[in-house]
Amino acid sequence: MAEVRAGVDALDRELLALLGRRMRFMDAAARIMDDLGQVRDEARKAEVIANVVASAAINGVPPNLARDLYETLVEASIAYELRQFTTLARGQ
Ligand SMILES: C=C(O[C@@H]1C=C(C(=O)O)C=C[C@H]1O)C(=O)O
Repeated sequence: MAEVRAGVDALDRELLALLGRRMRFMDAAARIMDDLGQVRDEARKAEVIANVVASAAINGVPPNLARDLYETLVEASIAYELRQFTTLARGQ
């Protein structure tokens, strides 16, 4: 069991490294956007979620898990991007 858990912990570190890379794209998006109203894009959100649901099936991940995770992730990313945009707009 210890070996399995060590594998899970190592994999979680990799996932977090990838998640950090994803967040850097949110930083880039916040820099590129011209106004706050552009941050939330529901059509793009739907596309991202459809993409991961399709990938989930190929990778042995329950599609509902992928959907729920990405619903949370994209909403958190939008909130993060809004904060970053506001900070940049204030010149900080
Ligand atoms: C990064 C973007 O901004 C938001 C963040 C998204 C994401 O986390 O994938 C998707 C839609 C956007 O509302 C984008 O528009 O692509």
